[in-house]
Amino acid sequence: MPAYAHPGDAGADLLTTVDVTLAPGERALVPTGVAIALPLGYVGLVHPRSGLAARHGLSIVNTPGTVDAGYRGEIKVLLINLDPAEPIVLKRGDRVAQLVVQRVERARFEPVDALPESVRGSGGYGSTGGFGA
Ligand SMILES: O=c1ccn([C@H]2C[C@H](O)[C@@H](COP(=O)(O)OP(=O)(O)OP(=O)(O)O)O2)c(=O)[nH]1
Ligand SMILES: [Mg+2]
Repeated sequence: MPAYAHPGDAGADLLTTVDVTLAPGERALVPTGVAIALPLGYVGLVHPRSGLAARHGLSIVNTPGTVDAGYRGEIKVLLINLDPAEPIVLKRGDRVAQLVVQRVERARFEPVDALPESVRGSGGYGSTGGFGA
């Protein structure tokens, strides 16, 4: 079962049901053995775990993965080894990701001729500055 490690945790840890070894740069779609039925208006987001990321370079290709409320299949995690040199060895039962359940709005999209003005406008992609030059 997915489990919260502590009270107050946002993410419930997901376990791999298989042994898998990831070579540097390699990715694998890993089963978790979990299927859920979220109420409408909620989403499950599959996030990496920071400890595995920091220590081993383990991440998720499509982070955060989106689990739709209507999805009844098994939740899988698209793991990737971002370490340039070391393989990552995962065993069945290892906690490889975490599931964050959030409320989500459903938008209604409408074509318009113009958008309301804002302070930001169309600035993005570093328009407020960054570091260095
Ligand atoms: O990390 C993930 C991401 C997705 N899914 C499952 C649940 C989700 O509801 C479904 C579809 O995901 P998504 O919409 O991201 O994939 P897609 O490539 O758009 O596939 P589809 O055409 O089935 O929507 O796959 C997972 O199990 N793990
Ligand atoms: Mg989709």
